Amino acid sequence: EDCCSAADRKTVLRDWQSVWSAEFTGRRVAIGTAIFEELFAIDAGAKDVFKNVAVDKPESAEWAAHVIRVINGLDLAINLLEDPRALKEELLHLAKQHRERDGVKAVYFDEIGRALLKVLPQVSSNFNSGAWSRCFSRIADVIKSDLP
Ligand code: HEM
Repeated sequence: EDCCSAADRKTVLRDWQSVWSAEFTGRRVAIGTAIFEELFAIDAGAKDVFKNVAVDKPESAEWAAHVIRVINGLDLAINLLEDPRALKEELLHLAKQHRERDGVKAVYFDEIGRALLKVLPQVSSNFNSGAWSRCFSRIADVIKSDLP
């Protein structure tokens, strides 16, 4: 009866999740880094706003942590697409966070939209660019609405 007790199951589940979340995190950093590299290729000026998060040290844990925050923010928004009220709350929160940062311009969101469209089809099979673009616009339009 001692085998695979409730406590064991809890531990196993936790360990199992950590295996995959570690894997997932690596993928998030890699894909997120590629998206930012693409953004900076489109508009090198966008780099300036990320000085506080070690944009000039793309191998650093600090830059990786920033990339993860952005990808997680996007992930949350995408997962809220079916819940418009909660989505609006999340997007207003993101809008405020970006308004508070000096130098962030609305056009950067159009540019990261182009970067996403370049990278995501390379890492996802049968990526539907039309559907993506329409939903990304719905997300980005709110975040950038009060930006210069
Ligand atoms: C849909 C795309 C984007 C999402 C979901 C997103 C999300 C986020 C999130 C969640 C944070 C962390 C906020 C915090 O903890 O304070 C953040 C920070 C930031 N974002 Fe974005 N972001 C996006 C696009 C952009 C773009 C295009 C720019 C400008 C080129 C930008 C500029 C910044 C800056 C400057 C920070 C603060 C970095 C720091 O901590 O110093 N973001 N973003």
